[in-house]
Amino acid sequence: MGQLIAIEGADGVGKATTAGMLCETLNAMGHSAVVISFPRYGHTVGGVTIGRFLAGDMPVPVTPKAAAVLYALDRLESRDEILKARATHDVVVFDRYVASNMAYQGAKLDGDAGDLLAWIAALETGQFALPVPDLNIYLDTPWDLARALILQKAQRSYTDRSFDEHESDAALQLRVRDMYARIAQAGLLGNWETVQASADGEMRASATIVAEIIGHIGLDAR
Ligand SMILES: Nc1ncnc2c1ncn2[C@@H]1O[C@H](COP(=O)(O)OP(=O)(O)O)[C@@H](O)[C@H]1O
Ligand SMILES: Cc1cn([C@H]2C[C@H](O)[C@@H](COP(=O)(O)OP(=O)(O)O)O2)c(=O)[nH]c1=O
Repeated sequence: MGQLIAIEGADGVGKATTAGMLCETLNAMGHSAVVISFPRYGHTVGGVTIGRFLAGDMPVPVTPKAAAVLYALDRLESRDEILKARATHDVVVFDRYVASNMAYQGAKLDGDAGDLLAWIAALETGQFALPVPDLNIYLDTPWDLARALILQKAQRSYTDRSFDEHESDAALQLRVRDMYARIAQAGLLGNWETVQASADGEMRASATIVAEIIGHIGLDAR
């Protein structure tokens, strides 16, 4: 059974780029690896609905719990694919997973989010029986740098906008960072390692970031 590695972090910190290069590097080292990205915009009822509200094409869910259910639905619909990928690969790399739901919905709540974090974990890993990652990687970088990187992003499948509903909310982006730090510190949803995606106001090379992550996974070339 393969290892499950979740790449986590706020918007625009380089998760998709890092997840892709991590997968390529592991393959080159002789370990079969595959990336699964959440939300699965074009693939699931949850994913399509999420894309529409992030694009501003439909009302946003009225409460953080309601939003959490849609993201959890997307993963429930993807559960067989996750389990199959784990059975047929050495490593499954998630570009966002359950901790994204905890960090973003927790960041939308006024006051202490502890109960909501536990509720999301119980829904997804309990009721929906989604597997807990072997390792969560928190990719950290300041909001001003991430904001500039979001503007460089290629055209997205679900919106023509430069900033979606979450990305246009700078206060949310700052709270998301606090929430991730808290989740990682408490070790919610399994083991965590924090990796700095930038240094001295500039992004580190993707290859350097990936090498650090592979060190945390603990795999050598075959
Ligand atoms: N280490 C890096 N150095 C320079 N640019 C990067 C790096 N990682 C990602 N980028 C660029 O930043 C933008 C956002 O990256 P992306 O991987 O889509 O972030 P996320 O998935 O976290 O939203 C893209 O244009 C990407 O090419
Ligand atoms: C996977 C997931 C994402 N999100 C949020 C984080 C992002 O702001 C938003 C979209 O995800 P993201 O992968 O960042 O989309 P893209 O990089 O293509 O713009 O959804 C949750 O709130 N819960 C989740 O479970």
